[in-house]
Amino acid sequence: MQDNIVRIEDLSHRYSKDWAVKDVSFEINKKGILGLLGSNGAGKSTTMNILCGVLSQTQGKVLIEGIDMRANPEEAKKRIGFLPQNAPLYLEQTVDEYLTFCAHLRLIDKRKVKEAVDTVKEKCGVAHFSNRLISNLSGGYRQRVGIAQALIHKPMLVVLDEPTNGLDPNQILEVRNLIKEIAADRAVIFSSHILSEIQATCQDIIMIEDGKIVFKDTMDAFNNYIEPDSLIATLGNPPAETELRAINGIKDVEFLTEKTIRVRFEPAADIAENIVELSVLRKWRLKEITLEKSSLDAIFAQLSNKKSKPAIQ
Ligand SMILES: Nc1ncnc2c1ncn2[C@@H]1O[C@H](COP(=O)(O)OP(=O)(O)OP(=O)(O)O)[C@@H](O)[C@H]1O
Repeated sequence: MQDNIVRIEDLSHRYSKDWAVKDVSFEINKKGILGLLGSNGAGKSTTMNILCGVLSQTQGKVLIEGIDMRANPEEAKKRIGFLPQNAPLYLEQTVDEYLTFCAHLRLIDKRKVKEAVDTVKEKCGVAHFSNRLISNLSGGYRQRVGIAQALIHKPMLVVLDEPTNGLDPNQILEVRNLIKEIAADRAVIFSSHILSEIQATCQDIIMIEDGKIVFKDTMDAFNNYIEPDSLIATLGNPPAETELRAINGIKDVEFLTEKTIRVRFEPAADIAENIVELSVLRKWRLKEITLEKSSLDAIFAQLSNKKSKPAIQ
């Protein structure tokens, strides 16, 4: 039995003359959450739009349960629920009217429409807003309605393009939990340009930059792969900047306050250990030291200097 629901093979897409996506291949497992991480313009939306059959690729193949999206889009699309980057909501409709409309679009049997609408409202926590106009919902609840429309026909795969974008921290947590719940019995792929979003939610990660995959593996492998390249230390009796800069492997020193410094270093260097030892020897009175995870830019730089990792198996 196949354990993946999607196979994307050598996908490339060109808008006029520039390639937005180039030779992208990956699989999506039948269960769990796959995160698609990339900075703005990396090619996330293009990949998702092609995956969902709303954009036709220049080259390559998308197979949903073995069904070719280009050759048989109706069958392939039945298996997918999609929340595009801008949720396709009709603000002048109530939640009930909108979801009922979506259920009809998905050709759900007329006798089962109410049940389908009630189920997704319950699942997405919007049942108490059934008769409210979508225009009167907060951003977080609008996003929940957007996710509800993606679930209405019980798809095996749900594709969410930047679902937490523009939400406040509480709403982000709520939407994250909802995504985890809906992934309990189906596959979910969601995109974000925020690393912590993907780290908090996904088991697997694909990182895309300039239309190319620069990393794909499990989230654990990613976290192990990314080496910290800076630390913050608080010292009761900090040395002069020149003394710190003289330590082998340190690239840069920045005083954040009188007693707190950020030290940037070469990825392989054992700087934290050195600072702890030197602090004892030279009486710097180290109070706290924390390694910082690399920024997305630093990670892209690290990854582009290393070879692309093997595919998720
Ligand atoms: N309709 C279009 N016509 C021309 N170029 C486009 C079009 N849509 C996207 N692009 C370009 O293709 C590249 C990839 O864009 P895409 O929207 O897929 O990236 P993204 O990772 O989703 O970024 P964002 O998070 O900013 O939406 C970008 O350089 C973008 O400017």
